[in-house]
Amino acid sequence: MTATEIDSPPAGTASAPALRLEDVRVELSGSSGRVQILRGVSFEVPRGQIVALAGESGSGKSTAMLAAVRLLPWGAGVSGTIECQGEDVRALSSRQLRQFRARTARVIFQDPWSSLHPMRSVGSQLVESARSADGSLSKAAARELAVETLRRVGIPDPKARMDVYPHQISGGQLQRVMIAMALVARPAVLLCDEPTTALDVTTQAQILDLLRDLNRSEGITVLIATHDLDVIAGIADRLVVMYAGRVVEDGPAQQVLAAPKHLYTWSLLQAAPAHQHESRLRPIEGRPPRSDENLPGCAFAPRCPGARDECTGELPGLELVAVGHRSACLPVQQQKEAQQ
Ligand SMILES: Nc1ncnc2c1ncn2[C@@H]1O[C@H](COP(=O)(O)OP(=O)(O)OP(=O)(O)O)[C@@H](O)[C@H]1O
Repeated sequence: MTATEIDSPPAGTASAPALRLEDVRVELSGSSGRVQILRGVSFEVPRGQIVALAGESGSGKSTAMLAAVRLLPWGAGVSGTIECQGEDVRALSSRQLRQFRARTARVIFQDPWSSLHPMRSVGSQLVESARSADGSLSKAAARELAVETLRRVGIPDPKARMDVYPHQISGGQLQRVMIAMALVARPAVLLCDEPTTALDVTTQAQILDLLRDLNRSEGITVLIATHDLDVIAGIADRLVVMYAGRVVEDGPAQQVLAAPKHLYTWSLLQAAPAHQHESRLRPIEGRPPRSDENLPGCAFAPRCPGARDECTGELPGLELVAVGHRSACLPVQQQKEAQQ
């Protein structure tokens, strides 16, 4: 079975995934002209789950996330299907798109300054975020919701914190405020782009716990992009691994981490401190291909410890290798066929 043959409930039904990308291709203008950044990306984020989008820097995680909410730079060429909570995202009018971004899908970026205004108090920004999602909220009700949300994300003395300016609080607290900015809108889906990369290990763990908690208690669907597999090991339900603008493996997180079915995922795990079983980390040698390099076969083949001749000539499709687990690795697929 290939990616395109996976049966999904129709968009708009309650059981349709929170987010679905099907054969999404993105082209951007680079210094050497137009380059293909996403090369046919397909994956789903089931409702109420936490899905991690993993891969080295440059694999296309942020681009996939930005495409999902139509935040790509002007002039980007996009094709394929993008559905969120049953809505065809690519077909939304400007007005519908504003509403969609205000209340359905909220993005949390790594850099707090991309979402917070430095010259406005935390409280006024939270109130605005709440009211942009729900126009019927009075200022007083929005303020109450903002205080409650700050409390919810673990900000001490939230009433007093409403009046501070972003530069007056620490990095960890700022990240919590960013999450609060998204949460006051009561979104169905949270898209988090490397939300903890800039934080120390303890704060990182607290923020991830918070995301897990919000997911469990309020049923919020979470898509979290990270280059660090250790970060998501404890919280993700599913793991989607990207390399060079494509999904190379996709499956239940614990299953993928325990028994990866792509040699790229395996290599990433060898380089991840908490997952390698030997005393020495083995970083992946070489570098990912540039966006303007067009390799005919598997893009990981030049760096792959198990590559065969055919890996460089033939692009493997995503095939089911176990229940709910897909991989695009020829050696793994051939081994499976040999066992059948
Ligand atoms: N505006 C742009 N114009 C041209 N190329 C871009 C642009 N934005 C990103 N790219 C390129 O697209 C590729 C994918 O970038 P993207 O940021 O999506 O990857 P990523 O996996 O999120 O990496 P990171 O973890 O470093 O953010 C990279 O090679 C990057 O250089």
